[in-house]
Amino acid sequence: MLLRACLATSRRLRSPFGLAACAQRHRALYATDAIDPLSRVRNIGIIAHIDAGKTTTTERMLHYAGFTRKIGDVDDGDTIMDYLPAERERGITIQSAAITFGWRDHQLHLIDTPGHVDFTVEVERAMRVLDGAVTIVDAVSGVQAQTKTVWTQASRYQIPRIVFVNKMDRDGANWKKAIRDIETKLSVRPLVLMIPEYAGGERLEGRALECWMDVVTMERVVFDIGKDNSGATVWRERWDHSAHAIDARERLIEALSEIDQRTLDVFLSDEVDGDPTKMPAAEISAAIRRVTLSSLASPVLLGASFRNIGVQPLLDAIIDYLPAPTDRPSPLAQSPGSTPTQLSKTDAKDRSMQVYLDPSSRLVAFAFKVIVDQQRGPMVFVRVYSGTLDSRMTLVNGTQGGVKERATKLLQMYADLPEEIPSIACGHIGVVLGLKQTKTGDTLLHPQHPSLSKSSKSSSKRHRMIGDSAEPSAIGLQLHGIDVPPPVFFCAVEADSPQDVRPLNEALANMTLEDPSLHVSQDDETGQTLLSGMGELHLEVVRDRMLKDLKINASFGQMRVSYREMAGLEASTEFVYARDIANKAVKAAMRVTVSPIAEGVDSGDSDVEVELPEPFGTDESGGQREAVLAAITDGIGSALFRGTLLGFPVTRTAVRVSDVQYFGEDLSTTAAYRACAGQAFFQALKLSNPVLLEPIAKSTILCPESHIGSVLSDLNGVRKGRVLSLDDSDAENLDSTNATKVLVAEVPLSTMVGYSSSLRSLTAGSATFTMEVVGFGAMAAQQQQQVLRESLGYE
Ligand SMILES: Nc1nc2c(ncn2[C@@H]2O[C@H](COP(=O)(O)OP(=O)(O)OP(=O)(O)O)[C@@H](O)[C@H]2O)c(=O)[nH]1
Repeated sequence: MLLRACLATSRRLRSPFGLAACAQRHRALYATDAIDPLSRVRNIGIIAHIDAGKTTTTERMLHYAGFTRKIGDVDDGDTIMDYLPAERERGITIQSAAITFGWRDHQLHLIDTPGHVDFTVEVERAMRVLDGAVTIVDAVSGVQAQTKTVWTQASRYQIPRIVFVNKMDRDGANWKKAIRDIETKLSVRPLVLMIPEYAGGERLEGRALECWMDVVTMERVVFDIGKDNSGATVWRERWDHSAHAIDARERLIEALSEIDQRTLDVFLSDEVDGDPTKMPAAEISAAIRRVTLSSLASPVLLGASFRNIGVQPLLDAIIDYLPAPTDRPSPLAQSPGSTPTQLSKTDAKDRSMQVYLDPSSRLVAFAFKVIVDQQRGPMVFVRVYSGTLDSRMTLVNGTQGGVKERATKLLQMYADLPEEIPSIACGHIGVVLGLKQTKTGDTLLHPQHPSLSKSSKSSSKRHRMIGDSAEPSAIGLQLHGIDVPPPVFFCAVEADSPQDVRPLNEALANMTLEDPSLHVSQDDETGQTLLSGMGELHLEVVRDRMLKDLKINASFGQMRVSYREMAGLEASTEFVYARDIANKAVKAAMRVTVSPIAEGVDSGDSDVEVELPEPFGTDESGGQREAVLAAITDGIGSALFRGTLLGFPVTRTAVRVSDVQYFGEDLSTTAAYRACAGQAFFQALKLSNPVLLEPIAKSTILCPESHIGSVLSDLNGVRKGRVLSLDDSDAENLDSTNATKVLVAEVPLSTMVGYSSSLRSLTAGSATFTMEVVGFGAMAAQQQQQVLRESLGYE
């Protein structure tokens, strides 16, 4: 507790243990049942815009926790967390890395996430299993585009957050402006817990950088950043109540009182009598924890990680204010077939479908990441939600149709360094070896989990018809999966010789298992293998990994944007399907009508409405009729992946199925209805005069005023962009003769291929940009013809 620190008048804290001692200390601490072990666990993520300082801050945390003897440096390429060669080469985080370490008798599982929008799925899967997060904001740039995106992602999972305003040593740093930004752009109440000692408090250097005021404990905090110390020593001393520090305490109490009645009551009590210096630190600290856990406010700390300033108080705040697993609501469960976003009323009543966050109940674990290691095979990262996962335990993968898997070994990961452990306890994160079929987003259950006995009965009833789907259907309790945005860039990949085909296919299979945002498909007409992903950088990193790290001999085609297709007009077709399947005559018939859904930029792949007929025929074999409807939905669902123009997924299209004919149990199989629905849909779509939709990106460009003219004319001209806003950057600018402008524009993504090098040459390397796909929009007829001609190889 911060309060403990407050009791000592003057004290010296020194990081006490080395790497081996640190691991030993963990084991000793968690082997004992003397304290509630769950309350001493923090599952935390670090999230922010690219280059805000996530990895730099994490490396300091590891050093101060005694985990590393030397601080890893992003710029020297020797960090613990960015261990992939591509990460060290580029100086950016590409995949989220997990590490476990101790701080103040607590165990932290920390995930450092990438800041680039192309790797957004890494942030998404980390959010899915985290209990709290630290958001890093650059003190010069304030809240940037990707900070807002990851903040919104965290809000979706209702994750309590602390904000760390980093880079206070840089020219133009302005923490007061950063705090205004947090309030206005992130729409959260900031609770400022530490301020620079001197009243100005903007850019800090020398002694000013070392001395801070802890607003909660009323202590002066001094970081020893002498050459040999790396900031590992922190002094805390009683402060001499300066006016601006008292003012900051009053503002903190005021902010808390507005949301927390107890704070107001104590502040107005006889003992405190409205005097901020008399308010007990314990009361303030407890109130901060309450409002942070309810996500009504976020504590804000300041520092400069690179200069070894402010990281220990951040670690303290993680322990003091972010939730333990037991402080979080039970994760959402879904029964097979229900929508993933909500727990249906029946499920809520059904005790077998609840997750208890209880070490003594049956195991429920969630697989949030898979890494294929050449020696160890698939390494499945899991978070255990209830029960305990023991090594050599048999697990049921409910998402993959109840397939049984055996855990051969369990590991605790220290970035890329594993340590074998006997079990993963409730509330913890760890790695399971030996699982062959588990994928990202799967739920793993104890073989006797109560939800399994129930759903196996109902699933056997559903599987009565001949030729039913070979796809595994989910059984038992299912935790909410991971949302993966649709791919927007693709390129062809080809093995250099027949001997290279197998290694290429194996590498592709492993990489798609690891990365759910990477897709491999086959172009039916050319036979080419197509690789699609989230952006140019994403595919470039995949290509480099294949060629440089895995030494695959393959050639990669040009990067191109991935389009969508939609119905042009209303069109209808009646389709009869009659074939022999496995020496048995089968038959199905139906009418399928397609029509376009309103214009505008939509958000992706989900905009398809399918209207099915009411169950038909007599009630006698109602179960079979239901299965027919399920097969039709399945058939149309699969057909939606490939449009009729260029084979891109279909969106913004309404599909109506009617006049379904039933030919009796002997002829009517689900396989026939599935195939009939798919082919009828394909024919109707072809008749509808379909149109292509192209991905539209929102780009934010930060550019000095002297170059804005050329950037604007390039955007409006060859890139066919539409400027949404052009403002002065509100980041502090030292050069008033050349202020920084912020240009936001909507641009067809296809025109932005290779934009980073064009922008570099337009602005002599002085501008930066971020880009995010916001949806898909219609193209002019002439442009569509051009794309079709190019894609079909006529030009
Ligand atoms: N001046 C200054 N530079 C810093 C500070 N913290 C980080 N940096 C620098 O900022 C750059 C980016 O730091 P990273 O830690 O890689 O940032 P990141 O947020 O992890 O970046 P991505 O993971 O690629 O999104 C590096 O050159 C760091 O040395 C700081 O406190 N002050």
